Amino acid sequence: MTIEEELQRALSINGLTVSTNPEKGRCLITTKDFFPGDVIISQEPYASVPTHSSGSRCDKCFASRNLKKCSACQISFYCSTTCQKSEWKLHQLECHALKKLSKDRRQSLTPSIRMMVRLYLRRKLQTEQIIPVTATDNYKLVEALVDHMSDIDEKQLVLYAQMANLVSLVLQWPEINIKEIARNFSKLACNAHTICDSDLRPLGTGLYPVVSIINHSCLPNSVLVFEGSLAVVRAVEPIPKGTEVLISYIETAGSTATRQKALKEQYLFTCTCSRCIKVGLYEDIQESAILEGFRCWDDKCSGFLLRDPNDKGFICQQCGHLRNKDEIIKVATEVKLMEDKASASLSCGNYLEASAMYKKVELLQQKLCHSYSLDLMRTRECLLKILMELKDWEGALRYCRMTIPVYQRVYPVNHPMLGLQYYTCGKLEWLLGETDNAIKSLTEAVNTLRITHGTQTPFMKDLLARLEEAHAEAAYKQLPENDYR
Ligand SMILES: C[S@@+](CC[C@H](N)C(=O)[O-])C[C@H]1O[C@@H](n2cnc3c(N)ncnc32)[C@H](O)[C@@H]1O
Repeated sequence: MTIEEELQRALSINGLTVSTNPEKGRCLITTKDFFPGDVIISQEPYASVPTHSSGSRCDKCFASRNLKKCSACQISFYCSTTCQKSEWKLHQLECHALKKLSKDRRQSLTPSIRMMVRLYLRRKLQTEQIIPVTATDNYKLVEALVDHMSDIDEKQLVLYAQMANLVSLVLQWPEINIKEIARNFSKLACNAHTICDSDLRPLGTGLYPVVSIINHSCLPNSVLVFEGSLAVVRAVEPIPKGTEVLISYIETAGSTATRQKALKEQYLFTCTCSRCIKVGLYEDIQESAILEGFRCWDDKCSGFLLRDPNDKGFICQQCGHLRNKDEIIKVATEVKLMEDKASASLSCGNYLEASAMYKKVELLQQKLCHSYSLDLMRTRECLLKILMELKDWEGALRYCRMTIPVYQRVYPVNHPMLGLQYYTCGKLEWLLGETDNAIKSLTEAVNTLRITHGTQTPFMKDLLARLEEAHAEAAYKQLPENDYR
């Protein structure tokens, strides 16, 4: 049996098959019905690496606590002997190569370089039969990934060639093919996934060659989440037999133009999903103007604005008022200046100063943007995080609540972002003693997150326990002897 036939056999057990489509290439298709919350497929990475940005993490599970540095290479970290042992066969080879590097070379070991080194070491271990090869875990699946080499520009090709040389210097294998490494970098760019924790904070990058068969939609029927380094794809809506499994590769809160730009830049295709085909239709123009455009000059009007054909400014499509171009530019410039200062304070860890500045940004944006604006929503998300750091629970809750109507508008039902925002809201309400509101928010969070995250992870068990606790407290408060009024 060929490796492709073996893959089809393994997938058929899960009710899946691979087919090809002239526009998209390979597609993952269901051969049975799936229901919201069902796991469609799960896979451990062929190669993975923690991010640099959020401090040191375990090379295996990405945990950031109880870390011990490998005493030989001084580069890898592990959180437990279990993680260290499970990575040992790979790390033994990696460690041998890393130890020999000069201090300068070590500085250039970005996560992408480490990831590629690990990919080649894993291939070596499988070729030499030191670790097993299975139908869903083999280098042939990496070879089958799209690389878009003919679509990328010269500058990018040069960068990949330089990175490939660095990988070769680390591995020191005389027979290594530099062109193949460069092609593999191109594969990583459009096939690797960012590994996130349950709160969707990035932890690392992983290459999951079977999950990578799944194509993109801006209105997907499935979601990709991670349990440690395990990638889990769950259905978020009923998926009948014979349907293509689709996930989103990008942040889907954005106008069609913004989403298409992101997809073209990183994944080199033009999306024609059910949201994107509406491009140019009035409905899509209106939604884009609401999410990324300006508000009406009249405070009481909730209309959206479109560019005036005479280029004097923007005209409200509800009341007909013209908002002057120069006035818009003036407020937008003030927003930008204040935002730059706020972000500088935040990166220095000066939360008090940052919160004062972002509050000014928020007020200015209210004058400039539509109430469903994504820029305004992002400022409020930022304020929410800053105020949580400052333990200003009331302020944090106020901004959290303001984001929910925008989340409801921009994310489809069963989107993890909406569930997580309800969870944050519920936790803050619980802290502030607003038990009934906490029950409502935590229930909303459970309804969404049980579908996207399953029910068995520690994260979900914690959420379910909090909801139970909130119910118990509400019942306790209702007892006559506990009536403090
Ligand atoms: C992770 S791969 C998905 C599997 C890919 N179709 C294959 O043949 O291996 C990502 C690439 O698939 C293609 N792709 C994914 N979603 C698409 C879509 N909605 N429309 C067109 N092409 C798509 C693009 O070429 C993109 O760079």
